[in-house]
Amino acid sequence: MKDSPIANNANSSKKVIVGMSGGVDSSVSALILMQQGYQVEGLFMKNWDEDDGTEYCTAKDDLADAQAVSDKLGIKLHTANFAAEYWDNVFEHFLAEYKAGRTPNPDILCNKEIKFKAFLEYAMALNADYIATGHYVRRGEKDGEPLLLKGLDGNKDQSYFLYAVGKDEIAKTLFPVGELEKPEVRRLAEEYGLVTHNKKDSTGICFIGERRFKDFLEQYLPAQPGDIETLEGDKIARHHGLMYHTIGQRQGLGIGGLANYSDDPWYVVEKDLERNVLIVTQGGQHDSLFKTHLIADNFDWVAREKPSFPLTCKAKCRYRQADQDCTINELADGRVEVSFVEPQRAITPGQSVVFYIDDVCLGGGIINVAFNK
Ligand SMILES: Nc1ncnc2c1ncn2[C@@H]1O[C@H](COP(=O)(O)OP(=O)(O)OP(=O)(O)O)[C@@H](O)[C@H]1O
Repeated sequence: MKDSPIANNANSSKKVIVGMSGGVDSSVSALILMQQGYQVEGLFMKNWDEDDGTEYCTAKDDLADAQAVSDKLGIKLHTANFAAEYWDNVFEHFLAEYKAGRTPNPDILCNKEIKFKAFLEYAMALNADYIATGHYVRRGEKDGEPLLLKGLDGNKDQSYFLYAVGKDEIAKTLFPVGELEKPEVRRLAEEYGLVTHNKKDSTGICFIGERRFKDFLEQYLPAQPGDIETLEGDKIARHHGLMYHTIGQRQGLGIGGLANYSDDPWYVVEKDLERNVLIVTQGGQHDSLFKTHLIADNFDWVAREKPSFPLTCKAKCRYRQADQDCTINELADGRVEVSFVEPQRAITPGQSVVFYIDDVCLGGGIINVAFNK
């Protein structure tokens, strides 16, 4: 085990504040920046105030881990609380989206509003030259403009979550682990004796953590039970609330063993908000789950100006999906229509569609509706 990182002096006049989550990726990010000679400090953010005293509350343990890593590396750890900003700019929107029957992705908004806004402003006020995070993405450059590139480790690439962060923020951020494969990150953490080396990757909504999601949501949005119908309109069961279900989802319908139907599993095809009805079908590859087109709005382009349309590129409709060939066209009302070469399974309103050309993440928008034509 090595004791301390060896610094060179090339970057020694530059101060970087690393977002330290108490996880292995941000721990190793701090280590690498020290090795690269930067003046490194850490910042642990607490963005969710409610301490419900349950097993879900892991922020204290995470802070302890971030502190242990900072002590080991000999860096100062700042702490900040952006709970008010998180509530106003991320969580309220998240609830509104659920209420409207969509399935939002709060981590995308959290990156835009908290990590690359509140945290960035905080760090700049501490006279930092850069911030750094443990995201698996890279920064590129074309014609003097910063680009957001996919992380080198194809299994870990997190550009999907960062598409709404603009080029000016990207220009002020370093992403040290984006250049590495995850196993190498864990190996480095172990080599330098960082306690986070074998900590499991975080899951759950950023800053709210790993709660039983249904119970959690129920605290904020009253459930509205309704019918579950087949595509043919037969009522076959009841649901507890449309918001607990996602297009393409298999489990949790509480149906099975129905007379007149086979034992094949049921999948959510559609949420009929007007009638508060969940529409389901049997078979995870049923035709009704596949759509060739979608319309999206609320666009964020990394370059902060929209590309010229029509644009032929690749897209992901969910994290971890392989890039899909598509063409983007602008509609008269400013929204865009995306046409896919291959039909896409379970396109989900509220989720983001994110566009790429090779490794470059162009930006993306929020899916309104999916259809065939
Ligand atoms: N509570 C926090 N305080 C400061 N920075 C944070 C915090 N949570 C996340 N971050 C920053 O955002 C990055 C990505 O967060 P994410 O939740 O996706 O973690 P991750 O990929 O599991 O990384 P890690 O292993 O560092 O937790 C982290 O690497 C870290 O730089």
